[in-house]
Amino acid sequence: MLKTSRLYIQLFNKSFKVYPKSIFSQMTDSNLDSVPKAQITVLNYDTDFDSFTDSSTTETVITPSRKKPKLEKKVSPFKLFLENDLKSYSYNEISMKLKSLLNELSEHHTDKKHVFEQLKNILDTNEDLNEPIPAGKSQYFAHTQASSVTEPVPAAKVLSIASAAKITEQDSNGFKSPVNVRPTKRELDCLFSSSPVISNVIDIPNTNDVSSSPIITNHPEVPVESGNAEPLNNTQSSPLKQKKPVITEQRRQYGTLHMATQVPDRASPTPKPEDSEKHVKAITLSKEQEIVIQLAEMGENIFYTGSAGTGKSLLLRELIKKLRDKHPEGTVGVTASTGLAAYNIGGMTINSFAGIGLGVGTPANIAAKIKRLATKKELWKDLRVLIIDEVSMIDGELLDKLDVISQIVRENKKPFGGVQVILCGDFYQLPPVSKTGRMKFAFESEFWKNHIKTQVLLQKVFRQQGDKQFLQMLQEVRDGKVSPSTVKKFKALERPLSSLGGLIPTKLFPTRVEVDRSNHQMISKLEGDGITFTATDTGKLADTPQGQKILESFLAPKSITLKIGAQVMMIKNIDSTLVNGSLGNVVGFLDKTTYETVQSIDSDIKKRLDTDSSIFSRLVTPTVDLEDTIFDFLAESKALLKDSIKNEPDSIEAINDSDTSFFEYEKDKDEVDEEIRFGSSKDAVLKSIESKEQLLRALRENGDRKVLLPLVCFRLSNGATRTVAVEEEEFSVEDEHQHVIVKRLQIPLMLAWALSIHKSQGQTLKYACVDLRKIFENGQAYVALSRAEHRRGLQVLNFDPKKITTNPKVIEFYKNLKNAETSINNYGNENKKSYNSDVPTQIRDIHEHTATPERFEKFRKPQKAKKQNSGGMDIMKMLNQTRKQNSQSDKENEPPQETATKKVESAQFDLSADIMGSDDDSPSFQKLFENK
Ligand SMILES: Nc1ncnc2c1ncn2[C@@H]1O[C@H](COP(=O)(O)OP(=O)(O)OP(=O)(O)O)[C@@H](O)[C@H]1O
Repeated sequence: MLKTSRLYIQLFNKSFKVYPKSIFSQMTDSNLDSVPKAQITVLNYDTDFDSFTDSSTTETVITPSRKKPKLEKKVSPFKLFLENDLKSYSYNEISMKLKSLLNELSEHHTDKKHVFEQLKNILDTNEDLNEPIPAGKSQYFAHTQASSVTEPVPAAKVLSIASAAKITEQDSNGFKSPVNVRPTKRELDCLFSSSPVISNVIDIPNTNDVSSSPIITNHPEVPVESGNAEPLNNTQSSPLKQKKPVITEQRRQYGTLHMATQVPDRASPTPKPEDSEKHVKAITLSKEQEIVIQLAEMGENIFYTGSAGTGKSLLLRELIKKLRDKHPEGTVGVTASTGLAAYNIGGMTINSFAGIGLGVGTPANIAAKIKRLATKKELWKDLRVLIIDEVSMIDGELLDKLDVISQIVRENKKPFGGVQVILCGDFYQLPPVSKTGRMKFAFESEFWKNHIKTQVLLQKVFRQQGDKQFLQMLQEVRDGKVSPSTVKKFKALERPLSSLGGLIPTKLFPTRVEVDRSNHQMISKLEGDGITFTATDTGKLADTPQGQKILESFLAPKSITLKIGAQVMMIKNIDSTLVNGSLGNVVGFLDKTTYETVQSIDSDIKKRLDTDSSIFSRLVTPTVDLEDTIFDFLAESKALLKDSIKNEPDSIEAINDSDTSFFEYEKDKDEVDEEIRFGSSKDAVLKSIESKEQLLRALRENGDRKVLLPLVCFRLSNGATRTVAVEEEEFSVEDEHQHVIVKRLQIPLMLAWALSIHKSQGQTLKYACVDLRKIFENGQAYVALSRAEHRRGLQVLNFDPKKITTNPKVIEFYKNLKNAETSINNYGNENKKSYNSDVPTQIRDIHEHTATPERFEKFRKPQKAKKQNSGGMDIMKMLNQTRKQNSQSDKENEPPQETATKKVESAQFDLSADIMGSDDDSPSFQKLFENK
């Protein structure tokens, strides 16, 4: 009986082959004796009738050959192979995945579209989405791209079906202007594994008609295979010599797996560093998304919204890139209302970015505090654009407060102190948290009413594209009116989801108590006692009831017990990539000294350690075995060498032939003739090995096993991984005089198998269980349910239509929103009333006191290029007007920026002189004339 937790589909232009990983991995192994002969069901394509016939024929998929396995060439032109065992219990799933694949293929192979359609029809039979997903099967597949040749596609072309689904998603949108985007917002499905995640490395084949296919790499969604062969780093086992054959085998496997786009099953497998560089996904922005970018680039304040999954965050990431290219470094502030939402766009919470703490106190007090902090003051002064994502959770009062704070700190009385504000979010989702019960939506704020004139409603939903009926169901939840038939469909989703290959669904709960309970249940299921980290609390109020209350509200718990495999979330901004909201798995516990030693070794190794946590895992206590560690390090070293000299075939051969002596290197260094074996890479070899020796020696000497740190493999927002030992951090609250009133020292981690619905806002989940029993907030059910992409991966507990509510103010507000096209057509008119809207972006820079000569230089160039028109006088008029406005606003400002104003004046003069000789017909200037 084949044990299967993962399936692979190999796709040729004329056939699919689906088989479990256990077979697939052996296909590329040179020893095929042990390969089970797969029993396959064949669907024959009959060219004469242009149709498929089901055949009960069984065939052998693999033909062993001396060197490399070869897939048997079949005479029949089109075949679908479904492995018998799989067909018996996971047809639905296979068919869903294959259909995505087929959609993609249809796009690329239009001549064969009818064939793929036929295949889809076949797959359509028997599909019942409400059927429970049976236990023991996986939603994960791998497949190859279509090949235009009849030869089997090499293993290197395998990629995960999860990736394929994304390609399909993108292809089927059919929008223009592809842009390269780093992998999109974190998808939590694979993180919620009881075993550490493994990453897929994908190599898209260079087939002729799919050459423009987007490349997706490093999808760590693939679950770790359970029950695999001995792990590479079995630190409990045998002496060096005994291990040699195992390692050799594993190295071969490693090579194979690398080819086959997998990382071997190790304690904490992660992509190789060079692979993580390739994580690029091509996404095509939709027309409405592009319009938002255009509008934002015009320099006006803007709010854009849309249902869950309309790509607001994806668009925001693209917009951030554009704005950062356009503006000087450090002048585009990227923020969101919550830590996780901020993490999704690589930013910070608005509170921590702005330096306003909890935002308590008058704007004047907060501004005074900011002004005392040189870095924050500088940040505010330099700011040109402020982006706030998930704005539905920002209280209107806070937005107004920020407006005033910005004016005070920047000493500029214009709205928001002259900063362009870009707001994004969906008010049908969660509202601001209100402790007083007097919550005000951001759109009810004075700032919004007076200064947010461009408002765009995105209409195309991407997230649930694969399940249109679900999309319809969600729309009803959004509106707060769920029909009886939809209620029935939601009730049907109560069926359990199985644990897939060690994966468990992400659980979403309305309350923190439920989240904590669920997480504790999960950790208790992991083996071992775990290590408990207890916080140290200090501060003048720490022992008072008031202080205790504050401490209880901290995300950092008083005590947290972690075990290897635990799912954790970072709750503090550590640096630019490791931020509040980063998710990861504990892969071990490491003493501080060892960690520091590892950190101090040369950069090449360090880089590797950052991305390959398996190296760390060999050092972690309590099972650290130095001899084995040495051995594994050397094995690793060799892999490293192979990489470094892969362009020298002779050397590779030499290394391949050198197993024995290489592995004995540690023992008998002098006997090794690196010169002969490694040629020009000798230095690299020595350096690498010396570093390892150095490290091991240091470990022996300095290891302090008493103070352990959790070693966590985090998945970054760009899809790469980063492994760090997490040290304790300070969490504190200060009074208005900046005196610490309570302080907690604790590791900045919390368990994260279950998430609160509040924290899930902004996420996409492939595999989730939503419990709605305790929902208490408008939009809460909508947020939770709309995280899922498809009903197939969603379990819904306690669905009660009476609890699905929407705030009437939101409904009212949305009535007036316009789609992108209308918004851009209305652009000039809408913005006449708003701040600076009668002055084009570039001109506006002139009367900003932050304007620099470089900025003017940038500005002047395009004007010079356009010489042939009239309108110079109009420009002069406008400049005079601008000057007037400027001096008036300078008078209003406290205190006026005297020198800056002078600089601006002279720059204006240069500019006007320049324009006098030229005339301009650029759109922004035209608009200016129109608007006058
Ligand atoms: N132009 C596009 N082409 C293909 N896929 C897209 C596009 N825009 C967004 N997506 C995909 O749609 C999904 C949802 O996107 P995103 O999370 O940005 O939506 P959102 O509007 O921010 O959702 P929410 O309001 O729930 O946070 C993601 O998987 C994203 O990759």
